[in-house]
Amino acid sequence: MSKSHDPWQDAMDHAVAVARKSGEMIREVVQNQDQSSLVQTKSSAVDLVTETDQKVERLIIQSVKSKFPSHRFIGEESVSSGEPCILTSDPTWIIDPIDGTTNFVHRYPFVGVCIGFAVNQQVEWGVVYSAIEDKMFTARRGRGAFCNGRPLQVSTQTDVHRSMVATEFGSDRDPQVVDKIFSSLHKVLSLPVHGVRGAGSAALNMCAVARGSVELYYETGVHVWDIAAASVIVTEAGGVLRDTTGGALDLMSRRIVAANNETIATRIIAELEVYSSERDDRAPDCEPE
Ligand SMILES: O=P(O)(O)O[C@H]1[C@H](O)[C@@H](O)[C@H](O)[C@@H](O)[C@@H]1O
Ligand SMILES: [Mg+2]
Repeated sequence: MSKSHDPWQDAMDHAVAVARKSGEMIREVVQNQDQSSLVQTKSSAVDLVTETDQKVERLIIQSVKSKFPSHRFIGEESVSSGEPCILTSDPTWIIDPIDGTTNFVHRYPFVGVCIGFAVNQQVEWGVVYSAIEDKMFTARRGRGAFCNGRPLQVSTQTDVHRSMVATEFGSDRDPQVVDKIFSSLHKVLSLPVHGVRGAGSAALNMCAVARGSVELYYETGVHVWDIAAASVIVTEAGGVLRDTTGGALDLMSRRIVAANNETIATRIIAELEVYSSERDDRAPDCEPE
């Protein structure tokens, strides 16, 4: 069969297939109730990683390397093992094998297999597979956003007092960071808004914005692999992306606001404490002099 004239579509089709296969692996582990084995920690005692995260990421990367040998990767567990986290202009797969690892360990049913694809440092398409719900969220830049093939559209709500907001408590337990998280949460809740929710997965919170059930999601401390795939799902569903400072989203900054429109985004951003975590693309720690 001749190669399609649209190589990025071939890559996206492969991503959907391998995300679905990864989801089957995740469901099997959850159903066998052995996902709590081999739980390790990373940046903090509550930043978890399991053998399944690592197996899923290896499955995805090895399958891509065989079909697209010249492409690059940014994978959560590869970076955690020392791979660089640098987005060049080359075609790059940005992978979070299990977004919501803590949910996975606790059998809380919101885990997303996230595969984003960037060319010239712009996300071309994104796939987020909510494995336990069996919901495949997809979007291709300029061609719309879908869930299991049905078009997605953000909420039309412009009144912040009638909005639902999502955020997360993250995995940083530094008392000063916890204070900033609760300061923002206090201001947002007191607007008031209808409610605050958190799926336990940045990507699934963003998909909730895309499908119109949440008006805005914000968080500081996320990583590029948490948000890259879902970023194009939000914008192709008609949503907007911002930094918590109000500026343009910077995928490596570890700060994000995903909203249904500029009105809601501006109103909530005015309430947020702006603080920073180390950038994802920071230079590796220099050896001591
Ligand atoms: O589950 P992972 O891939 O580690 O990502 C989550 C992160 O661990 C949490 O700290 C964040 O609050 C979530 O938004 C991420 O989805
Ligand atoms: Mg993640």
